[in-house]
Amino acid sequence: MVLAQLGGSISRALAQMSNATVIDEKVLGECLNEISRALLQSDVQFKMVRDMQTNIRKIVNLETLAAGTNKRRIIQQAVFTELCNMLDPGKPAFTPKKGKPSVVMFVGLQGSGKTTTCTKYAYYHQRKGFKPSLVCADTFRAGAFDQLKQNATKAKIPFYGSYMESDPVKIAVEGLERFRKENSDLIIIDTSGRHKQEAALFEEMRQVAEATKPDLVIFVMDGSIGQAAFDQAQAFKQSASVGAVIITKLDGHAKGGGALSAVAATKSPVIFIGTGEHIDEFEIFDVKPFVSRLLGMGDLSGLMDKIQDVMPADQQPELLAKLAEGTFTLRLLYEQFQNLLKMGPIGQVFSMLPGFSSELMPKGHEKEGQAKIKRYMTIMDSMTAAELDSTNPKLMTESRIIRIARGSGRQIRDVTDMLEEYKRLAKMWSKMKGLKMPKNGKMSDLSQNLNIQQMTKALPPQVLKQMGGMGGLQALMKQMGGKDMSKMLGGMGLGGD
Ligand SMILES: Nc1nc2c(ncn2[C@@H]2O[C@H](COP(=O)(O)OP(=O)(O)OP(=O)(O)O)[C@@H](O)[C@H]2O)c(=O)[nH]1
Repeated sequence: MVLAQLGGSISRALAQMSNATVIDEKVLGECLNEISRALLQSDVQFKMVRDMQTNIRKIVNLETLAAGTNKRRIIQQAVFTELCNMLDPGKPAFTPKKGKPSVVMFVGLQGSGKTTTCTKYAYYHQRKGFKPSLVCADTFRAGAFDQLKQNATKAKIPFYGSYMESDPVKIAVEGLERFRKENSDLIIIDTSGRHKQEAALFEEMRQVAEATKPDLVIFVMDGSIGQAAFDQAQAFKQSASVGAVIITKLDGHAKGGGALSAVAATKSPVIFIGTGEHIDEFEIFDVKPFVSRLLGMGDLSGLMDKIQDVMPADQQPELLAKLAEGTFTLRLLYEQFQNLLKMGPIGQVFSMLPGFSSELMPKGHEKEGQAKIKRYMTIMDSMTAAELDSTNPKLMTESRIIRIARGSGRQIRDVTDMLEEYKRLAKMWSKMKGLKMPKNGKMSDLSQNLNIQQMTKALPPQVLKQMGGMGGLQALMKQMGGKDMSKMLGGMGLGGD
């Protein structure tokens, strides 16, 4: 996604500034101009970019900063804060609660990805334990009901619609009644789109909203529409009480700056982004982790969410117990690899690791990384249980290595490469020995028990350096909230490529 380029440009501008021996007005000015250029090229509205420049100038007053203060850090922090402010309208969106009936209505132009996004949203909540349902009140586009029906059937989500009825309000009301009776706690209404903003669309939207009284209206916007984003979002906001935004197609050539503009125009937060056509190519959108990721600082909370998603809760205490003992076996590595492959595209996972931006893991390399993991797993498939569970490095004799290579149809070098990689990770994990277990054994609660020294020791040196050393790590943790220390833990084991 082109957003990675924006992040890359901003990070480069900050890095260039850091290289300067003295940070004076000229250096700061050049850095801010570079950042502004990158934002404008990413379709962020001109006024927003100008405001951001002004705000940073207000925060970073070089003359009044005492000698010895870390100007670079202050500027970096100001850029981070300003980018967050641009994306944060200051009030959270309505969030549905399990077991409490909510109605969510989707609006957007035709082709924005509205119908697809309705199903993604339903599916996301279904996996969190909700009982969602879908109502197709899009009577304008022939085929819309079929599309929703197909998607909903695949995801096993109840749906309602009609081939005959042409009144969207009637369908919406009937759907609502049906699913209320069926105790659905999240009724999602898909409304019609039009090719462009026009009065008929807005009137229809208003009528459906009046009849269904949604708790939340979500505006779906195609992330690739560029500078038009602000006006489009504003037009929708004026006609419906938009409470949240979802930006789609951020996997393609979208520059993504439209997301920033949509927030400004609707004064509503972006809650999810669509990153592909598939039902699970849908990510929760949190401002701070997103900006961190944009700037190559990692998104540890997203990573942990993914780990939590793929790792069964009952396996977490077991993994932690083994780590606390300092035993990182090949079997444990195998299980980690399995989880990693379940997490989806490797590039996405990498961009969540501190020090890695998705730019550092270009598309071509994703395949390589994934293939390497699969290769390692094939090799491990040819190992005996004793080999997988051993912590004795001497066990892997030459004859065993030759046998494993033959059994897996790989070269001896491949096997030794894999063992080297394992040793590197085992060494890293061994530094976590003595970790105090959270009482409930859950990874997400491990955080309180980790200390910064343990973390610094365990992080690969180059990653720590990119994060700005111990100070950077501390700042990052503070920013992300203490609870995210555990996410770092998950990330480290997976970052070993
Ligand atoms: N690459 C990519 N494609 C997407 C994404 N979201 C939706 N699409 C695709 O965009 C196209 C339009 O999506 P729809 O869901 O049919 O659009 P819509 O806004 O509901 O259109 P109407 O029902 O006509 O208003 C489809 O081909 C989707 O597969 C996304 O996040 N990434």
